[in-house]
Amino acid sequence: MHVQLGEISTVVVSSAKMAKEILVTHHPCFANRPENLATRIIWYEQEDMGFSPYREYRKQMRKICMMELLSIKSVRSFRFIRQDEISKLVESDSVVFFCGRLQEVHCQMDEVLEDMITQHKANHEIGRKGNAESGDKDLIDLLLLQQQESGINHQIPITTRNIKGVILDIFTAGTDSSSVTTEWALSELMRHPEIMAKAQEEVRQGCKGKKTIEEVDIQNLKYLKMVIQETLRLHPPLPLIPRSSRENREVNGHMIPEKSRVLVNFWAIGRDPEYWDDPEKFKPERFEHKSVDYLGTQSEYIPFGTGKRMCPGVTFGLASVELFLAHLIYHFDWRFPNGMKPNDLDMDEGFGITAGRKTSLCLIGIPYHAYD
Ligand code: HEM
Repeated sequence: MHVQLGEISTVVVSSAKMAKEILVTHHPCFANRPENLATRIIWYEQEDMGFSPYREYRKQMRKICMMELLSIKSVRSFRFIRQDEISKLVESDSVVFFCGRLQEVHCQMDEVLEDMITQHKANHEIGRKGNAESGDKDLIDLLLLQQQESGINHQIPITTRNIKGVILDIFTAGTDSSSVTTEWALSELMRHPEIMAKAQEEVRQGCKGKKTIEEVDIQNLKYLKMVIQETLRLHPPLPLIPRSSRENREVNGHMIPEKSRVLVNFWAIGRDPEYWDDPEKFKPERFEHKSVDYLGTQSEYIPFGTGKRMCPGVTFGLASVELFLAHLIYHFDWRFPNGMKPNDLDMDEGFGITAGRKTSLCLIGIPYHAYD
């Protein structure tokens, strides 16, 4: 589908076959991200990783992120932080909100990032002067280390703006997508009490007697994983995968001009009756005999995108959602307030970078002491 949005030629791709053409066959022609005011102001003139144009700097930064920050080994090494944060969450109420004008938001975030970097540099200095270094390295330590090695290991120097951009990528792309997915999964479980009962039974039996669920316990929770797979099919947090064309390109007989905005509509692909039986129904069992590798090899299932620009945070994202959801249904029985029924729950998406719920999910959590 072609839509002319003012001066911007926009192509929306809503079939698995065409998605493969755009994201794989004709990569790298469609490897750029669309530019706009928000990406320029907030993401340091796109000097980050997620929005930077497809050129040498981006390849280098992605390689560093994949090897040093988001590799299976790094994701595992941060498991204590995840568990600690989730334990704090199940013990407290928390509300997070974000608003405001672009420049104002940018300045506030920049100040926070600058403070974090200065603090880390000061800690390195103390470490160098002979005092003991405290604990393991976190994401900022790893990025600063890569910066020090610029010129030795990397062709393109890594600037402090690049580091800030990448931290911002990880905060924004990494936190919202995971929390949105967890919220949709809990919403679907509330709409389907029989599925909630099955998932809860699996978690409570599998982790019986434990005060805290650990990531190793998650490996055996097959049904929970299917619930998440089905949630990502029906409610991908990034329903429109944004790309932009770097040159004129003919794809399946259609000429797509240079600098067109190309949106791969995974929301529609995930509901395409050509691939999905009873597509609108939330049915985790459909994944019982369908192997999912999340690498985009089946173009009808690409919640993390595919090709060279696919999400580098798959392992991190899944680890967070699995642990978070498992804790929520292990430690609490959930009820609707005010006599609400499962079918009364509004399942519309709201407007935003990620497609979260239009209305907040308000539930009553009744603590369940599975470990007494
Ligand atoms: C449920 C969780 C998540 C989902 C569903 C998700 C989905 C996606 C999708 C669809 C894309 C676009 C891919 C493409 O253009 O082909 C993307 C890009 C990206 N994601 Fe994720 N993501 C998740 C979690 C994370 C996490 C935890 C991180 C980092 C810690 C992360 C970092 C990024 C970055 C940096 C990009 C841009 C990559 C690039 O342009 O090279 N994501 N994600």
